[in-house]
Amino acid sequence: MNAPRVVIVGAAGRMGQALQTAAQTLSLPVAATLDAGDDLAAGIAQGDVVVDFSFHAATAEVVRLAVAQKKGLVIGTTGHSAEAKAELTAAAAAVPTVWAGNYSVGVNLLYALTRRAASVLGADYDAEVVEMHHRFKKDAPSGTAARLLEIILEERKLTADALRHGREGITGERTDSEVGIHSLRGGDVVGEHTAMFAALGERLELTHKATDRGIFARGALRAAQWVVDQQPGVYDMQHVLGLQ
Ligand SMILES: NC(=O)C1=CN([C@@H]2O[C@H](COP(=O)(O)OP(=O)(O)OC[C@H]3O[C@@H](n4cnc5c(N)ncnc54)[C@H](OP(=O)(O)O)[C@@H]3O)[C@@H](O)[C@H]2O)C=CC1
Ligand SMILES: O=C(O)C1=N[C@H](C(=O)O)C[C@H](O)C1
Repeated sequence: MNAPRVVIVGAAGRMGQALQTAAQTLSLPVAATLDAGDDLAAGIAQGDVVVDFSFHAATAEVVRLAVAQKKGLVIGTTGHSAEAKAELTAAAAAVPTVWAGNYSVGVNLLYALTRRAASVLGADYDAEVVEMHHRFKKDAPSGTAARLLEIILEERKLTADALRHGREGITGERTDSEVGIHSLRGGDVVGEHTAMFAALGERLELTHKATDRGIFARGALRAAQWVVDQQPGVYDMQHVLGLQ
């Protein structure tokens, strides 16, 4: 296929702007730029693949329209509940879809390193995740942190009941069947994530720092170019990068 025509939803936002710049750099045609109040159906009809970086509450309608019009989908929004994410994933599977909480190559390697660390280090090493983002971010914990936590829980054979979202008051001593998550917000931080494994005598920290949203935008557009050649189903960035 020639370069796919991209429809950007959330185009006026921070990521929407970064996507438009990246599309220009990559010579990818942008067929429509859409925001709240625009005619999404008409805009989506103009393109081959829809790239959604709008707002978690908007994604259901974007998925509905992409499926109705048989368009490829790249979903970047975060902040969905587990139930909403399951419903959206089932619906999006009708068309070729990539859905990732983070489109940077570095974070996708961080996922693999975190899985390995959680597996090798075992329950003697207390696992905590710390993330920091700009003051404008609307959801917490970040989608990236949520994925890091899923990986640690999977490797430790724990359920979501093990998660401790911050700590306050007389919490008692830490047990080895809990995993902490701490969300910092401030200034213009693009996105920072640390998976920490602390034992008696040593601590391993795996940290990723994004300094430019272009890294997410270029990854999402790479996913857009990849997804238009795939069978219907929901993929993640590991598939796009050939890591799975
Ligand atoms: N997966 C990844 O790699 C990354 C994911 N993200 C995620 O992307 C999303 C956007 O982030 P960011 O760009 O910083 O946010 P912004 O708030 O800067 O941008 C969101 C844009 O979406 C628009 N919007 C809101 N509701 C709708 C709607 N119903 N239909 C169409 N457009 C709508 C907003 O318009 P208005 O302002 O008028 O409401 C705004 O222009 C977040 O969920 C964020 O977590 C961010 C970075 C990387
Ligand atoms: O909202 C953001 O800015 C970001 N959101 C994503 C997330 O929630 O993980 C990815 C990145 O860290 C920036």
